[in-house]
This record gives sequence, C-alpha cells and structure tokens, in this order.
Amino acid sequence: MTTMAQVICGLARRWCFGALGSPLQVPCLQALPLHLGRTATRASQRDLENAVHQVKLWKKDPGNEVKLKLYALYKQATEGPCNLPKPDMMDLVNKAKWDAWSALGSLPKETARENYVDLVSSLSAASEPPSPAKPAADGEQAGGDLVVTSENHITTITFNRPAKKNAITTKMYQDIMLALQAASKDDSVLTVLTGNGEYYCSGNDLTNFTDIPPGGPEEKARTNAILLREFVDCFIDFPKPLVAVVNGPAVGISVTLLGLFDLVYASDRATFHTPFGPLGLSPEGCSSYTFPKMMGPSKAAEMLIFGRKLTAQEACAQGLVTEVFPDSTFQKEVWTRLRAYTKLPPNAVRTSREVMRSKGRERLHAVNAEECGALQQRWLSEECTSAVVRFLSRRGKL
Ligand SMILES: CCCCC/C=C/CC(=O)SCCNC(=O)CCNC(=O)[C@H](O)C(C)(C)COP(=O)(O)OP(=O)(O)OC[C@H]1O[C@@H](n2cnc3c(N)ncnc32)[C@H](O)[C@@H]1OP(=O)(O)O
Repeated sequence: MTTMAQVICGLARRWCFGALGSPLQVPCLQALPLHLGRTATRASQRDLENAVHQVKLWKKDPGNEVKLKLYALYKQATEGPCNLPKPDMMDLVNKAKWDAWSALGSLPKETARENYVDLVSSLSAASEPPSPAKPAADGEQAGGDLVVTSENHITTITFNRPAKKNAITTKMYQDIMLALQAASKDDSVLTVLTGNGEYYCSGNDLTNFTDIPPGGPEEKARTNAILLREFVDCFIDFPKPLVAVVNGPAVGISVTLLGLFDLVYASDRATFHTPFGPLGLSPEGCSSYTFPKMMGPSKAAEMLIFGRKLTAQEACAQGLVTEVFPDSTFQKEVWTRLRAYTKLPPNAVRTSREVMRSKGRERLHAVNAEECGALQQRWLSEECTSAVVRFLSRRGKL
C-alpha cells in the first residue's frame, strides 16, 4: 500500500527531478528525523517534523486538494516563497504543485509551518489509527487489462479494467493493435470488441497525458498523435467484419471508433458519449466523417461538438447502433446471433465486406491523418490541459 508520506515524497521527488530539469535540493520528507509531541504554542521546526511523521502514518489518502496544500505549506515553511519558473501547462503535476505553492505568496515561513502543523493535527484527529498494510487482492488484474480469446471462429478482444471503467491505457492501444493483427490472420470469421463489467469503455485513460517525456509536452503530443493514427488505421484496414458488443456505457474513442465497425449491438443500459467540447478536444476515430455521413451533420454536431450523450435507443435511431437488446438477455441473444453468422460461407462474408469497404478506405485514412493533426494541437492547449487537470484532481490523481 502506498502511504501518504510516499505520495508526498513522490511529489517532492518528481518536483526535484521532473520536467523542470534542474535539481532543487528539496529534502525527501521520509528522510527527516522524527520527534514527537508539540509543546510550544507557535509551531517549531520539531513540530513540523513531528507532523511530517504523522502524515506517514495516515492510512487513508486525504485527497488531492489536501496533498497539494500540504506540499505547498511544507515548501513555503522550509524554502519560503516560490521563485521557480512556471512549469509548462502540459506538465500537469508540476503545474498543480507550482500553482499551490505560488498561491501562498509571501506567507512567512513560520506561519506556513504553523498552518502545516495545524492542518495535519486537524486531519489526524479525524483519521483512523494506523494498521499494517494489506497485500494487494489476488486476481485484481486477472487476465490483464486486455483479454483476447478465440472460440467458435470468433476472436474476442475484451477491455478488462472494470475498476477504471475500462479506460484505455497506452499499452492497451498497443495490445489492441497486436490483437487485431493476429485476428486478421487467424481462422476467425468475426472479431468482437467488448467490455468486462459495468462499462463498455470510458475512452482514453486521462492519466495517459500525465507522464511527460524528456522532450516535453510537444513530444508527448507528437507520439500520442502517431500512436492514435496507427491505432485507428488498424481499424480502417482490418479485413474481417468487426462487431462491437456494447455491454454498457461507452465514452470518447470507444464511441467514435464504432463508425468503423460493421455491427454494433448494444445493451439497453449502454449510453454513447463523446465529451470532446468539455475536454477541449476534437473528434477522432474518423467520426468527423463517419458520424455526419451516418446521422446527418446536425445530429453529428450535437454529439461531437456539444457532447450530447445518446441512449442506446437514440444511437440506434441515428444508425450508430445496429440493434438494442434488453440487458437481461443481451449476452445470450447477441452471442447466439454471432455464432449463427460464423456459419455463413467465410469467403463470401469477406468479399462482401471488402466490396463495401474498399471505396471509402483512402478517404478514411486522410480523415484519420487530419483528425490526429488537429488533436496534436488540442492536447497542447490550455483548454484541454485544464479539463484533464480538473478530472484528475477531482479523483485525487495529481
Ligand atoms: C494515444 C492517445 C490517444 C487519445 C485518444 C483520444 C481519445 C479521446 C477520448 O477518449 S475522450 C474521453 C475520455 N474519457 C472521459 O472523459 C471519461 C472520464 N471518466 C468519467 O467521466 C467518469 O469516470 C465516468 C463517467 C466514466 C464514470 O463515473 P463514475 O462516477 O461512475 O466512476 P468514477 O469516476 O469514480 O470512475 C471509477 C474509476 O475509474 C477511473 N476512470 C474512469 N474513466 C477514466 C478515464 N477515462 N481515464 C482515467 N481514469 C478513469 C476513475 O478515475 C476512477 O478511478 P479511482 O477509483 O482510482 O478514483
């Protein structure tokens, strides 16, 4: 289990050696000597060290807001006002810390120390006594974040991160591409994408934006654009029928990609949401082309620009979904139908699909390239950065 002190220590370390480049000589909090008991009315250096020790014993994560406040107060108490250059806006973690520290302005070191000690003491009073760390639950990641199975001439690729609503990590994008490459060559007739648990998929994992490489945010945006382009290209070029078994809510890229599928079967629990406006993003997955073509420009605009969430029935009425099934019989009905389809003559299936797809393929590649170029810019924008920071800080991920 990660303790609070490890988290704060991690923050301090990342601040010291992160994207800012120059080491800042901030002591790791865990390296401080420990003393117990506050005796004076004004907090002493010893009280501060004692408070740091108490933080180490906290069992519960107090949340991002408190962590940032503690970080800022600690820095102010030990180093005084922040005089570091403002980190790049895409450097989310360091920017949040810089903002928190800078917000303390010229608060005297003594006052910062006192505030730190008081904050820790008020939070400690409310927290539980420490207990030994528990080992991680067995099987939490059973099967990995992506599970690929092949049975009865159907290859199934399952998003398997139910605790994270099946958000897609960078590794999952790569693994999906590998799985599609393998499925294009195996003896399956159909390839299915589905999700394990309550969600089909909550789209791109928003923490994918937080690890900034040495080349900075621009490099991150460039490599993400390359990965996204290759990823979507795999769907455009996939030679067999693609089926989405949408078992629950779908968000972001898991929705836009549906325009490249041949069949989309949805549970009546599923919803379809592309919150690009609120996230400061623009469409991907060729949806800027496939959605207007499928549902008309105005309905597509409502989804892709203004982020209107569709129910499964609405998505079906717009042509995004092939058929909606009651959740209680969804799996049974869909898989029975798919197994029946695998009995069709495979070469005829493949030929029909190729004839239907070949005409639009070049256009789809051009659309994909254009969308990825636009997104590369979007990812570097203040609008997008602020939206990602809002999401991550609400969930204590910074
Ligand atoms: C190579 C780069 C390619 C980039 C391609 C670009 C794609 C664009 C998109 O896909 S945009 C869409 C991005 N997705 C979202 O904006 C969804 C964000 N998530 C949410 O809004 C909500 O989590 C929810 C509505 C999906 C579910 O809400 P609910 O309240 O039911 O559950 P929680 O929020 O508590 O979620 C449970 C845990 O799952 C984590 N999580 C969910 N979605 C994501 C995500 N997309 N990225 C990262 N993490 C996600 C959430 O943080 C919770 O984790 P925790 O339990 O550890 O706190």
